[in-house]
Amino acid sequence: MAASALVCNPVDVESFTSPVVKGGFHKRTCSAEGDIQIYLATLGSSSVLPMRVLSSDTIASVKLRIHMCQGFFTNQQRLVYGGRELVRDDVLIKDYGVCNGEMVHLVLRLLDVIDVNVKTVSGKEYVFKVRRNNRVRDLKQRISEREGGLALDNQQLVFKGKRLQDHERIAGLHSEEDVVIHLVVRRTAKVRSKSVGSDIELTVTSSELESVIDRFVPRRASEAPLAVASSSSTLNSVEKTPSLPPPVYGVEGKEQVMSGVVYDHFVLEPARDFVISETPDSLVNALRGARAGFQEGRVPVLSSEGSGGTYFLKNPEGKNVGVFKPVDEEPMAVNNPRAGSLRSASSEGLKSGIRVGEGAMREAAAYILDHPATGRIRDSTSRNEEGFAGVPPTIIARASHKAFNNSREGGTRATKVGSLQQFVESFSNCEDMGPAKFPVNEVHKISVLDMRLANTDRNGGNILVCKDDGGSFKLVPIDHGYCLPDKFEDVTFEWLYWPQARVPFNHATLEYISKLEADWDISVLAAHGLVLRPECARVFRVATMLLKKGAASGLTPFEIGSMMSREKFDEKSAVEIMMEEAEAEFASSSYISENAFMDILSDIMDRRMELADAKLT
Ligand SMILES: Nc1ncnc2c1ncn2[C@@H]1O[C@H](COP(=O)(O)OP(=O)(O)OP(=O)(O)O)[C@@H](O)[C@H]1O
Repeated sequence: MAASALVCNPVDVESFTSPVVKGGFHKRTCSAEGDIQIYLATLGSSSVLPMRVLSSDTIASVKLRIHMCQGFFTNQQRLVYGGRELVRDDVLIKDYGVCNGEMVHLVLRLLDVIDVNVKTVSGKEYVFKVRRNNRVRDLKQRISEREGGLALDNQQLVFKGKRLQDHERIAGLHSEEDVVIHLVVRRTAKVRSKSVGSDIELTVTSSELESVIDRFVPRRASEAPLAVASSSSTLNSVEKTPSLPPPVYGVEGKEQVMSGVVYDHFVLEPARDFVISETPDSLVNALRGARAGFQEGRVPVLSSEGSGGTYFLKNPEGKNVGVFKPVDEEPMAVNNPRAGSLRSASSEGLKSGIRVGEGAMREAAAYILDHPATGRIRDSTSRNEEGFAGVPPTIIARASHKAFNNSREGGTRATKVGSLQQFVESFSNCEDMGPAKFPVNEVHKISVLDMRLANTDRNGGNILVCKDDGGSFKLVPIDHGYCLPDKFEDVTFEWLYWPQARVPFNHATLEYISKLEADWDISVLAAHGLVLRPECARVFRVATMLLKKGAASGLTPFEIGSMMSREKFDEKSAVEIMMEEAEAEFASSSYISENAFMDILSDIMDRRMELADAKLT
């Protein structure tokens, strides 16, 4: 496409009379051929950009144009029209009903990248773009590339007078201002030992060790005994060594006077319906840590990524332990903290089939439904067992803190309800890595979860990448606020086109799938106070049925997932067609129960599976 087709002149929002955006874009058709003039409103900015696109442009090519014009990478962009996200990149913008003169909102998923300035003693300065969850060692690697292969062990990085350890995360530097790190190059040090009486004295000879850390290290540290030359002990002694207050759990925090400091009022506790005896110890400890962090004045930090209010809760040492997502700060909800955020014209949120404010309960539901590999429901004795897909432990919690967004209440601090999830240390996510190295089972476990829950938001950014004890990649699924929808329309799976999805399930996975029972799961959710709307319960039953029948027929995750997800925006998926058929048959029958509907659908699905089988053989 020609870049010249693009016009990007910011115009003042006041002088621009925007046509009213009407909902229900999928019902509208646009006959426009050739150019379409749209207006792009970026959340968080007061300007509106007129932009000319072609009727033959797909959502992907529109995003590319925005990238060329605005510099935002395509995977950072979410386009919203008529209150709904334009989820399918391969669909033409005109097929979404976007016509001349319409307003399209651009929601940016800000990548978690910050600028880090590195200054060397000799006066050189570098600026590196670094992801917040990168470690100091990663930064050293980047420096090494710029500094002609300078060995990592010869680099000493110092921030605000403190030596940084290799395992520390860049995110931990928490600087309001620019992050400026000083690089000290340590030439190869020689270690010599000498017998002194019955002891051995070690000495380190370093030709150069000069820098801002001199105040912790004797100037010209050469020939200094190791106990002195190793400045880390000195540094530790000036660092804050907080002691954990005795655990307070499930009790409302009052104004506290600790060490003479008055701390603000806060609340952090599990919501009433949650059974603490069934909550894994790791999450109970995270909750305790976060409470202690609140007491020590650690402020929840709003994630720089994502479109909703996602807060990282910290323990007294400043380490992330929990992730809190308040219901009233979800995308399109009243207190969404992202500047200029959208409001929903209907009750629906960014994805079809999910209402605004339903995200938190879905986050908790995904954890509850992620039964351990045994297939058993977690109880007080098995509460510490990890789920088959490894959804991080999640509960519904109540919390109040001045750091949360209460602008709708004029700043009055409200006690919010939201999901509280255990924070997971990771080194990347699937958006930043190709899938080639992911073990098949890791991909399959996520495919099983997504298909059961008819997930409408499985993009690569919502799968964290960690390493297990043996060093293999481990995938951790997060962000389940858009699962369990009331229709299949927006179901999409990032993993569908990964090679692992075309490998048949192994025996253990087949056994796990065979034990799944949607009705039982629905009652387990209800026992936790999470009651699905009847339409959502139906979609969940249908999704579980399709997964079970597909797996039993030997279909791969790709084959089953393809039946659940639309290939083209305006063409219904196989499961939607089967549901329509069943609904028609049900309506003309004398049956009234949901079970009867499911029986009708089961027969239709069996016929479909037989057809698929016949095609395969
Ligand atoms: N349990 C967790 N452990 C570690 N990091 C997490 C966890 N949950 C969320 N995050 C981080 O917080 C960021 C924002 O979270 P999340 O994607 O769930 O928010 P969101 O507003 O729902 O996002 P989106 O706009 O993608 O739907 C994620 O990109 C991830 O880096």
